[in-house]
Amino acid sequence: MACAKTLYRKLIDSHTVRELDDQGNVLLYIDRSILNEYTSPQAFSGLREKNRKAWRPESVLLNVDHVNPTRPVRDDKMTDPGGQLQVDYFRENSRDFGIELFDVLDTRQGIEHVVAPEQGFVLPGMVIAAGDSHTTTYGALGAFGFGIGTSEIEHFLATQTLAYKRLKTMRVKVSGKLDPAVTAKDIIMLLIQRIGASGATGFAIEFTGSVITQLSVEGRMTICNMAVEAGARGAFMAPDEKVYQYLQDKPRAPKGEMWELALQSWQNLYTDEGAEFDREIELDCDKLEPMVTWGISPDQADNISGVLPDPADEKDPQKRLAQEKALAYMALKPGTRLTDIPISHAFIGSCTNGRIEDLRLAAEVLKGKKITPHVRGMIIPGSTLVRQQAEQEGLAKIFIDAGFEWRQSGCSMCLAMNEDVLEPGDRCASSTNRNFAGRQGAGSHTHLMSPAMVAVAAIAGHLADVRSINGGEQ
Ligand SMILES: CC(C)[C@H](C(=O)O)[C@@H](O)C(=O)O
Ligand code: SF4
Repeated sequence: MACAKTLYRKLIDSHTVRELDDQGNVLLYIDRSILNEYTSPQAFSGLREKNRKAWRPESVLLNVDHVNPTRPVRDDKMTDPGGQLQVDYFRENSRDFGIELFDVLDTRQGIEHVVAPEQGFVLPGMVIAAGDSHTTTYGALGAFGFGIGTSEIEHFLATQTLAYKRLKTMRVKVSGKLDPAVTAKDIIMLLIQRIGASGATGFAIEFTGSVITQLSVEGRMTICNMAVEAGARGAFMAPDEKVYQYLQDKPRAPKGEMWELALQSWQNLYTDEGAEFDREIELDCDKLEPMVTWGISPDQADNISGVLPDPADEKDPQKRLAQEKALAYMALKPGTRLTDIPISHAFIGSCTNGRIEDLRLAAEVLKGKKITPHVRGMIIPGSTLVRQQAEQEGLAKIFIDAGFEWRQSGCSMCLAMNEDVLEPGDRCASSTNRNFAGRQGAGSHTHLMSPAMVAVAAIAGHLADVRSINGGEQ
């Protein structure tokens, strides 16, 4: 009898060209990739130097997202000369290697991890490797996505394969009854807080449980996307009816008979009964509140009703040091209530929370309200298509009326590689995924949270509980 397999092993084994040794190193076939202007240049230079072609150019998409401006009126010029060089070279690589490019003015452009699912470019059962750590997002569709470095991109482009070491497996079962104000972002923030920023290093996480089943596909993407902040090099969920429905009308999804065949082949994408995981975690969300980060690592997070920790109370010397460092950088005092932390900026966007459902949640909070005058609010849709849809649904008007800037798509202030940069001392409520020191600008302070929580902080002028808007108290 064949032995019970995890979904992870099914995905990896079905793409293993050859076992390289008995330590779990394999030559892995990669179905598809999406590359950005920032991490791909050296890979293409490497190919050029060796006079190599791309093996399957049609399996790759190029998409500009990291350095482009997000000014409300779009043009295709970068503000920074370095960024302009990267985009020019990207265009040249698209031409010379015959790879399709979603350039800045293309209506399909956006943040790669929003664009690829939206185009139906990622399908269940696929293995996707791309030059960005948040490639894990595609796990929400039952694909296995992981980030690779520049030399690996070159290897992939030339051969369609990668040398890969199989990961350990972790199953995270998410159960309980969610408070309506709690979102997918809060669930993944809870997991990261619980297991730590390197708690899943060396692991691929499979998320299961009733909460995951109930989440929308977009919510699942938020979870798989941010699992990388716990160190995971892969995060996924078994595909279900919701995934098939999500994909069915997407431009690049198979059609007609091919769709039927694809559906059949996806039926086997689940973990077999009795398959073993290296680690199992239960996450009960019954008492989960909206979460925010207070420090400079994504695991330095708490419920919004919490207070800042006092390092003096921390027994673990390493944690104590990390807390001291974080509080000093963040210019915060132990014991402060999280809701007493004032903000100067509010940012809604990124590949974690820049999809249409995220914007709808933010709009629900902002409808008929104004943000505090001293807060600069920016909304950066995850893709140009998301932007169009938000405009059609009337969300853009709600944002603009509330005092937010309604901008074009890109990574923007998630990592501040274009001109969307915070000044030293600025403090931002942000729907992004990384709060490292200086991430949004040297000397700036970032608090991660869900888009609805960013919206409510923008109205209040300080971190606030999204549940308080119904009760009136802020
Ligand atoms: C630029 C890129 C290498 C990086 C990543 O891989 O995640 C970026 O997208 C980020 O979010 O920090
Ligand atoms: S939006 Fe942020 S996290 Fe996502 S790819 Fe861009 S920089 Fe990285």
